[in-house]
Amino acid sequence: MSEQSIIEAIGLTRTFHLSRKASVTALDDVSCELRRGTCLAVVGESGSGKSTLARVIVGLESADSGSVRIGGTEVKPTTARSALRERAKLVQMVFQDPQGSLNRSLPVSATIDEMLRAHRPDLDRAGRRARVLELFTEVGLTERQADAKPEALSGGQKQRVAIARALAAEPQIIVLDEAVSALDVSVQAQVLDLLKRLREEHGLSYLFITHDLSVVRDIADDVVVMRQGRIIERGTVDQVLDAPQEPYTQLLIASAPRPGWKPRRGLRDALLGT
Ligand SMILES: Nc1ncnc2c1ncn2[C@@H]1O[C@H](COP(=O)(O)OP(=O)(O)OP(=O)(O)O)[C@@H](O)[C@H]1O
Repeated sequence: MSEQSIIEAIGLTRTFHLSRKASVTALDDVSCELRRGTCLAVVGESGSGKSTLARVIVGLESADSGSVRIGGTEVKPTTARSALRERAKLVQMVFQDPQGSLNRSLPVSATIDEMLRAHRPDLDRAGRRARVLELFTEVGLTERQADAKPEALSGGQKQRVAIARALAAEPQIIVLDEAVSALDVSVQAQVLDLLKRLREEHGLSYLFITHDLSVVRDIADDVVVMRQGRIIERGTVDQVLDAPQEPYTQLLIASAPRPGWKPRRGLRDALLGT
């Protein structure tokens, strides 16, 4: 593992057996590296294996073969509390739908407080409250919003709460799985700006799962392109988006919505097999 990589995945393979005869290989010999302090985007069509890669990397899913090293240590799926807590200090995940970590009947600050109870046993109740408010300020939310129920916040505000929750564990890496995909473009831009600022301030590294190439251009340094469980192209964002080598990547770029964009259905269907 090179000194500057914080995540190294080597030869990951994962097949799901759907029935006695049917199976799907979500990961087929996938290797990739996240350089410390950078953002690696994982792009590809729906079903190409992006989320499975993220889940295997954070240890939520097991691989059939291959290995993952985070910060130089090999990680394996576990249900042991202490190991999960250690892992959570290294790597946190933010999902597309922030609702999952919010309790409808409690103020949104409760989710952060819960995280602090797990990761900051040094803080008493008043200390946790102060830290909660600090984290809310960091993600651009107010004390009033901290004390609001989830239903009172917009999608973008809830995603900011999810980011604050991830930060509460003081991780080195955040894995973002389609974390801005459900947001309107202008809100998306604000959340991306927040993520860029937090990365600077905390020296974070991001693994950024997305199908949106404009988001890749905005936030990522490196990118891997997945198709049918394999990485078919990789490089810096400029290399891959400005001079794609693979027809599939060229097609993804040609199919990406932009002003005046018209879908090239025939070619797209032929290449993507849809
Ligand atoms: N738990 C599971 N059981 C069975 N099949 C699964 C499971 N998880 C993923 N798969 C299959 O593995 C393949 C890859 O799925 P994955 O969710 O990793 O793709 P993805 O690129 O993240 O797609 P999307 O962008 O739609 O989320 C798909 O064919 C999916 O149906």
